[in-house]
Amino acid sequence: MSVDAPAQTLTVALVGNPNTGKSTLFNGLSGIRQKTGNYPGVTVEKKHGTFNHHGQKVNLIDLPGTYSLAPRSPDEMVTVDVLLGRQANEIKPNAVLVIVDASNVERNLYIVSQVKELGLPTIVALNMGDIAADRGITVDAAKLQDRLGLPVVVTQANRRGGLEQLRETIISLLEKPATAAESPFPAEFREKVDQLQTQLGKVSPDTPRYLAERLLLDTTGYLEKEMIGGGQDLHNWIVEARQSLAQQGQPIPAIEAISRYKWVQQVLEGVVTREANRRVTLSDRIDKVLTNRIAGTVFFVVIMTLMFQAVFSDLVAGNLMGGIEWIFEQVAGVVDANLADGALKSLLIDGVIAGVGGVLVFLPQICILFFFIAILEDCGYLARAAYLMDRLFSKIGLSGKSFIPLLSSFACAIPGIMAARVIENRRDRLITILVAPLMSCSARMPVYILLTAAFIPDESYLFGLISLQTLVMLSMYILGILAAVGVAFTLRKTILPGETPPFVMELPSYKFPSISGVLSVMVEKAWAFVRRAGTLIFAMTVIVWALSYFPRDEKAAVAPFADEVVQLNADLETANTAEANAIEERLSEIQNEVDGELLRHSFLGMAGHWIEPAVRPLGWDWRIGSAAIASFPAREVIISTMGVLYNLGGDEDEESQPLRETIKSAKWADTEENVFNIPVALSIMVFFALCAQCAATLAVIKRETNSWRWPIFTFVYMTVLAYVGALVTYQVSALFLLN
Ligand SMILES: Nc1nc2c(ncn2[C@@H]2O[C@H](COP(=O)(O)OP(=O)(O)OP(=O)(O)O)[C@@H](O)[C@H]2O)c(=O)[nH]1
Ligand SMILES: [Mg+2]
Repeated sequence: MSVDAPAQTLTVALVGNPNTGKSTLFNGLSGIRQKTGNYPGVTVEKKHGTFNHHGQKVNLIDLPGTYSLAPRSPDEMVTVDVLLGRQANEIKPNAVLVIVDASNVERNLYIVSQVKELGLPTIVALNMGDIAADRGITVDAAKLQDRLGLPVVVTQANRRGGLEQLRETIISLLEKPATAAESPFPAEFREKVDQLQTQLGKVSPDTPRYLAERLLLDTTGYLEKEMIGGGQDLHNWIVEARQSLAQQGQPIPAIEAISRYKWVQQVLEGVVTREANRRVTLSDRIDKVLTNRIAGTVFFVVIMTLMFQAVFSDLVAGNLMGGIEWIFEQVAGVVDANLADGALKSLLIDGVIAGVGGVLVFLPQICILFFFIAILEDCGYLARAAYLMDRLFSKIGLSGKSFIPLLSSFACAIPGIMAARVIENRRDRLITILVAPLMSCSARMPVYILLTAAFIPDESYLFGLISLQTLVMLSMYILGILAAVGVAFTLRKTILPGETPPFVMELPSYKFPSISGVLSVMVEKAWAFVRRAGTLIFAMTVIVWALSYFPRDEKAAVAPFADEVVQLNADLETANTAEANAIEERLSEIQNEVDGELLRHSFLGMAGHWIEPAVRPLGWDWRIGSAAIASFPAREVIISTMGVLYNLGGDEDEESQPLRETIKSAKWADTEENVFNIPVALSIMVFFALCAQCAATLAVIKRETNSWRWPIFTFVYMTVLAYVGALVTYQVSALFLLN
């Protein structure tokens, strides 16, 4: 009896130009939620998925978009490496799905011609036919299939159209062997490629023809260095071959473009029809306004203001936040009533609830922020904003290409820094990475909101349209942007000089954001926030609590009051109501003194007093200073730490109130004055707007730049900037607002 051979597995790579719907299609096929967005450069890392069809398992790899398989930037390199099976721990795909944007077939077929030469079974998904139709463009899919000699499936990824047929076609690849591709190159070039492949065979036997071509075409020597390592003989051979080709006519780099576009023209002959008069679409009309220098800028500012107003609104965010606070108060009440005084109770109430709870109350704001960001990403507006910003950016030595990475950094610097992979120029990319953490990320928002809500008066102007609190928040975001501009400019003029390349970015068509897409982005981000609060912030909170609870010498702390307490308790026996109240009050005062004393003698308290001179000029007491240091792993930790510290040393009866109330009443130990006022609040906000308190960001900078030098540089420059910024803010605002 024979044993069935294991079913052959298909591994299909999704390739194509940026923003053609690859990830949307990947999600539709695999049921995964890979990030999509209506602008080029959303996917910067490969992602795996699978689907099952009639019992056949198919692996999918979603790849970053690329215009060509001639790699120039790290994200394009990923695609080429995966296709050639050169990635460590990565299965070499045995089929390719090329996604083609029907509204721009000419340009999209360029990469199809390159993919064909890889010699892998290939399918073309003709996507975005709806957008093509809007523009009066029709593509004859059947004819295209004939001409290409590849299966062409019509899809509309965002509506899940054509997925079933696509699955069928993918499965059918199992039976069909790949057809050898006819080369678009002229005969003399093909001859050289053949010869080179023979030469290469000695170095690496399974070198695809494609790689031989690339080696001849790549005059920068990038591939030769990175991929082959064939020694001096091979190098000499390549140089000679190039020279002999160049003598026959075209300069080497042009050979490819000319040959491929000739091929594309032939393929498309009679396949694409256009309406005689190019239709002015709604997108075009909207763009007239939104990319206008003045109207567009006004619109941008209005959108941003609206977004922050919404984040800050009492109606939605405020009420939801109140609800969450109420829940934590109830939980604290239950714990308080049911546990005996001691370390465990303190850990739960002063540590976990005050700390983690203090961070979690910002969940509604996080949801609203990401709701807006998801809409902006999906409708296509971001690409317009990048276009607008290009003019501004070119003045400081960055191109519009830096805009999307920087904009993503408003949500979180980590994906922002990764998005910088789409920038080809090494120095541009580095500058973008170094200033990305200055964009106010969502981890700063809780800090801003807490301090704004507690200390900035709730006033509004322009008939209630703009509130002072929103303005203060907005100015923190603007501060980050201005700092980034200054730093980028300085880096350009000093350690990273260079020319800014001109910026070319396609403007995607506007589309109505998909509700389910927007909601799922929101849920995903909300969940990430909750998870972070439950893990990293929780762990930091427990550590901070332990450091500020131990060592605990209650006897020593109580000693100065011991006699008085005995006396007061004795008096209480015989006191009338009024006297009893006074005694109770005095007892609770003593309790606060003792708590304060215990905190001051805790590990953190002792360390805090040691650093107090350094933070005093910023208007901070040692508790704020300790909280700022403890928040090195993540900015939100300042909130949980302040929650712990001000709760541990705070008034007993105020324990279950929201943090913003607790800090309002916090007092300096020596003068009994309030610790917090507007200048202190502003100086903390400015510090957190500019500081590098995020270990994960620094780790990503290390990974992306492959060196410790840049994360260290980032940390140092941002910390200096933050300190100086906070110092100036406090001193100047104290001059105007205090006394
Ligand atoms: N109108 C229309 N929109 C589509 C279609 N397919 C995808 N989209 C939208 O096009 C945008 C881009 O989709 P993505 O899947 O992120 O594109 P991508 O090719 O992965 O882009 P990169 O990762 O940047 O290369 C998203 O807003 C999708 O919702 C389609 O057939 N018609
Ligand atoms: Mg993608």
